[in-house]
Amino acid sequence: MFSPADLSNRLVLAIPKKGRLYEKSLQLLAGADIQFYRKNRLDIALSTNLDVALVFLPASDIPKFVSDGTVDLGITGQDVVKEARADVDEVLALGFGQCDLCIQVPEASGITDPKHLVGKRIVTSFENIAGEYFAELDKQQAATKETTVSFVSGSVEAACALGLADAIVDLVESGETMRAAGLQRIHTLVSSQAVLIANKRRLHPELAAKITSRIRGVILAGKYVYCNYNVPRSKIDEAFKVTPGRKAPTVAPLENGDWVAVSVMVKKSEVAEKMDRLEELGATDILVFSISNCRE
Ligand SMILES: Nc1ncnc2c1ncn2[C@@H]1O[C@H](COP(=O)(O)OP(=O)(O)OP(=O)(O)O)[C@@H](O)[C@H]1O
Ligand SMILES: O=P(O)(O)OC[C@H]1O[C@H](OP(=O)(O)OP(=O)(O)O)[C@H](O)[C@@H]1O
Ligand SMILES: [Mg+2]
Repeated sequence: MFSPADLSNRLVLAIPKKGRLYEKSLQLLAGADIQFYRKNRLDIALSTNLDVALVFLPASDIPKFVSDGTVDLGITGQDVVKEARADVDEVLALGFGQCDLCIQVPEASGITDPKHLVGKRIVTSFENIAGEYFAELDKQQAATKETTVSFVSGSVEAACALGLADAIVDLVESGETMRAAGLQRIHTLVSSQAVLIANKRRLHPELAAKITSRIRGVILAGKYVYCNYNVPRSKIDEAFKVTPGRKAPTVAPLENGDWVAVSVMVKKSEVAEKMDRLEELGATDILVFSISNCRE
């Protein structure tokens, strides 16, 4: 059991307790060396190496707790930050949990434009975002009958089949859930990814900055690999065009005169193509290493 006194001098960091963001959030904590011991069934854990308390919460509750200061920092989705209308700082986009909040209709409905939904029934977990959008559409279309937006907390895709809705507003990533339910998207309301959010009146500014910087390093490291190769000195300019690096490549002379060794960061997504081009140029001993952490 913890009491507020146990947390009073610690920065409180909220992590999604389950769902799509959970595993990646734990990986970020590990990469940032925020160590903790979490007792079975407990949603609060104290870090064993930093003055941080971790609190495991539903992703959709995190924006509210960060905005009211119960929690100092949190990892959650931009979609739920917007839905909660939370007044928080979005400190860092985290590059996972990408999904779109979309209006979806039954494939057989023939509906292709949100305007066709004016006066009809919408079901969603995102009442505020959907409500605002359809209220505006009703106004634009001078609707005689208001579009209704009703809340369900999950399994939103079942609402049309159950006869509860003419359309839904829900998240789409691969589209598998949508297609399985015989739905198609006709409009995207929000594009989202996971973000690190912070309370605006930060109580632990230095520690918050340190954690942010560590997490930024982990994310950056995940996007890049470290590449080493040998190339004839005469080909350096061409090689630099292929691998310009984040600032500039590091070059060291080889003992045998006309060759140099180049070390450089390369985007993971581009590395195979860059290796092909370096090989064509006459580079040899092209080695690629993963980066476990880095700072800009
Ligand atoms: N299919 C998805 N792909 C990527 N990110 C997603 C997906 N679904 C949801 N998210 C992101 O994860 C956040 C949390 O949603 P998620 O559904 O994982 O939580 P939950 O509903 O609390 O958990 P569960 O669905 O296990 O009950 C969403 O606000 C969104 O930002
Ligand atoms: O486009 P896809 O890759 O199929 O992903 C989209 C689905 O993922 C989320 O559901 P989740 O699995 O979290 O279940 P839930 O509906 O119970 O929240 C979201 O609510 C969609 O239903
Ligand atoms: Mg879910």
